[in-house]
Amino acid sequence: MSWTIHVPSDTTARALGSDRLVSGIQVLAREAGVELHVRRNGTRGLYWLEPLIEVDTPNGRYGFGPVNDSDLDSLFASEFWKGEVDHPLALGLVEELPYLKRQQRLTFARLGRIDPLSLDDYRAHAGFRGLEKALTLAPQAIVDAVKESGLRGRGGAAFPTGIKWQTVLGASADQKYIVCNADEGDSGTFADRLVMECDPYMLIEGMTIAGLAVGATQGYIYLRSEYPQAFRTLNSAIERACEAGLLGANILGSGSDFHLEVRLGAGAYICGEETALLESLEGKRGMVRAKPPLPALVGLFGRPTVVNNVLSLAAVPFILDQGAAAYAEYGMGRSRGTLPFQLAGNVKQGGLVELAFGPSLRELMFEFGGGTRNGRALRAVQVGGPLGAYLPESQWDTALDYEAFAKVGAVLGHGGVVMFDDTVDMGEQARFSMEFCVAESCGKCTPCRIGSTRGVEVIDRIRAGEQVEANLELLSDLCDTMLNGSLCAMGGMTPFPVQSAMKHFGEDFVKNASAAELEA
Ligand SMILES: Cc1cc2nc3c(=O)[nH]c(=O)nc-3n(C[C@H](O)[C@H](O)[C@H](O)COP(=O)(O)O)c2cc1C
Ligand code: SF4
Repeated sequence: MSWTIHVPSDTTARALGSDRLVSGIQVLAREAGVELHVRRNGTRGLYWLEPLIEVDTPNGRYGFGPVNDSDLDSLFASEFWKGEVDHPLALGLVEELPYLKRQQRLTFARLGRIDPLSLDDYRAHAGFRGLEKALTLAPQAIVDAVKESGLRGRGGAAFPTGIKWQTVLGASADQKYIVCNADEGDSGTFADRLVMECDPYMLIEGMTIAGLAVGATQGYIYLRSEYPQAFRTLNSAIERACEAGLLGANILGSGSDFHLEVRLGAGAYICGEETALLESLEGKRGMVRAKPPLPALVGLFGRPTVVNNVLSLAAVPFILDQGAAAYAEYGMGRSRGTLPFQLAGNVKQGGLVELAFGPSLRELMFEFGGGTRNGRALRAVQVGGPLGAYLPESQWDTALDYEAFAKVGAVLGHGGVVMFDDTVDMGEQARFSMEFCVAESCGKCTPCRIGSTRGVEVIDRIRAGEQVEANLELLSDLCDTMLNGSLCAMGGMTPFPVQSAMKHFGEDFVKNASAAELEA
């Protein structure tokens, strides 16, 4: 009899106990006289919602872990390891939990199941079928497919991807570009990283299709420098794809070219904003450009440029391969397809959950996330990154849908969900939002540059109990000015977390106000 263990080789997997699980199984296998093969599969990345390692046995495939140290200690101390149970794998088996089954993985279908750098694995799991299809189509037909799919930008603004591509296709220029925004700076988000580390060919394929669609022959991935593994993986994947004729000159003998390079950012949140990103790519300081002109018409080096988030581009191979209707079948209203939600903060089962738009935020946090890690009551949730609103319990039944979120003054953004228990001080969180804007503002416009600095001071005065009513009014006016007067969403959206904290958790701001003031 022989078993095969599939185990990721990255450091996160090791931190989660993969090596210890493997050695435990090796002991078992020796005792049972089983021949053991260990297959290391690169990065899996999705550990919290997936088994950490998998074991193929003649009785089927079993998943184990992840396990924290205390789980491991009890596991190793248990009868299981003494060979006193009937089925040696029974105790370690991670049941296929209902929330795992209910995911709708379109973009993340392959992640964790393939060796990220194996072209054979990628092809064996529907890889490059979208590209092959795109090579048979006219550019307008590719753009039409993306339009019909209903795909909207996953970087935050939810702008229809097909319409952006149409603008670039319609522009005439000696050179056009595809730029992938992989700056992923939102708090609690890691979906882009998982794509790049675990399924890099999907992004390469999506960008190549974008190039064919709009007539761009050069692409850049603007990657945050905090992702060194993604940098290595992407570069190796690009090299291998070029060697295999899937990228570079004369793709698959079609006569079409698409060249791709990775460029590293330098840790500025504002460089995720598309125009600041383009400045940075051009080698300049990351300052926001005024729009118009749109990057689609005057983008990188002044040429028409598609700027899309990793997830937007990663959704494209599925759309081309399975058809626009297959993608549009998922979702609700104008939010079509799926969004990989990322659960972070005080959550029991943090990780990535890919779901069609539509279920409620409550379902996501409790049915998939399992509530808080420490069992404390959940109090506030920030969705959509550091510029997203805080949602109180009264809003947790809101559907995960761009329009439903907009209706309650919130955003879905890049799908990051950060959960806070009842020990959170929302006055402190509001201060942090302003402080974040002070640190990350590009400084080009006054409402954001000066407004955020003054915002911190005003919140400090409120929290110190100084003229609380007057300062709350001042803070409200200041938010209004930032919201309406800022050049980009950095200053324009910082009021979202501040105002939502004031509106729904006002008690946290006035803790130090005098009784007389509160009565007044
Ligand atoms: C301050 C700020 C930071 C941003 N950071 C990111 C980011 O890290 N990644 C991203 O894809 N979009 C980010 N965006 C949105 C981009 O400006 C742009 O809308 C997006 O890259 C377009 O791609 P999409 O249509 O595929 O979403 C940011 C916007 C702002 C205002
Ligand atoms: S809002 Fe802030 S980040 Fe945006 S352009 Fe103005 S100063 Fe720069």
